Amino acid sequence: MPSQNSPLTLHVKELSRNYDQKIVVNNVSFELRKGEVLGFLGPNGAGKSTTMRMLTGNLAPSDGSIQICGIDLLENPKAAKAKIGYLPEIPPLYKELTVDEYLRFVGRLHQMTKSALPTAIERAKQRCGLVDVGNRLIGNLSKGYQQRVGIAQAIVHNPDVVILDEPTVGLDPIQVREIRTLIRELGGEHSVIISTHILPEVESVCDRVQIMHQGQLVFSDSIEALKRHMKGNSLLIGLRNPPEMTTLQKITGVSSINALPDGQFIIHYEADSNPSDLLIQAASSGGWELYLLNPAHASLEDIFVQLTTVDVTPQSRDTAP
Ligand SMILES: Nc1ncnc2c1ncn2[C@@H]1O[C@H](COP(=O)(O)OP(=O)(O)OP(=O)(O)O)[C@@H](O)[C@H]1O
Repeated sequence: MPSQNSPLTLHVKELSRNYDQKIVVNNVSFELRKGEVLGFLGPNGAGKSTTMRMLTGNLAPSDGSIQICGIDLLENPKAAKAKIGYLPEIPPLYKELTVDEYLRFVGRLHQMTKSALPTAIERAKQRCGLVDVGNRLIGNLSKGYQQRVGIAQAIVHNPDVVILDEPTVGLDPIQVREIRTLIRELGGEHSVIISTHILPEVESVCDRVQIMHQGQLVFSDSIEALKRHMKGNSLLIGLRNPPEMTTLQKITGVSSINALPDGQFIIHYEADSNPSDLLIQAASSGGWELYLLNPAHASLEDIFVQLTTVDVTPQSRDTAP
């Protein structure tokens, strides 16, 4: 797990995207540090692919800014894009080329010099377990190996940030395990964002998770924080008239808080210091109008469903894909 002192590789600030009148990504801000693997979750149509396409410079934002290793993607797209590797949902493979030919082609697209290419290709193949199939036609490889080629093309130019959109979809369980191990290894050197629907994948691969719903980020925290939810050292509370987060944080026993829509909060607490009684007292004396207080004994799936079934928009709108 990278520390807070690891360099920042991605800084996304107040990013939004509209299609006609419809806001599909709404004021999203987050950061990524070197070595970190970030899982990007959300139901269909939440806005994950749209966000990823903006991060990779394939779609212009309606608002907001994106900095890759301190370079502004909108002001200096060429330099910023050189620091990103992208595996889209449908890998852009040329099946009639061999693995080596294809990686050479992709390297040239990334403006790599002829002299730098052989070492870079060898390195990408080594990292992705492709050393023995360099001369094979991509079309003749198994789906798992084709996915490795997809990842190799995303890292051949040694980018700082690697973005993988649903990298294990359609693979068999053994291939899934291999690709997850590979992603974990990539995280040591690069920063990685993976978009996925598969909740156990997030647990096994990611350091941090972000959940998107109706274009907004509704959860952003470490896997440890997620696991705390699952262990149950957490309370779900609802307040009609909530105070500042700092006031909640001062209550004895509270270790951290996630704010949810509708005045709801997940309150994490240290083992053996359940702050329920203190919360009830504080809510009563502070006029916070407590309407919900439940232990959060949730599975990852429960948490996901809880966060992505509330309407987070001021007025309901069509989010059908
Ligand atoms: N080119 C477009 N024109 C209009 N609406 C679009 C366009 N592309 C995406 N959308 C809409 O934007 C919303 C977000 O889509 P997006 O593909 O980003 O979601 P997602 O979270 O990646 O979903 P999935 O998991 O199904 O890939 C959806 O409601 C979709 O219909």
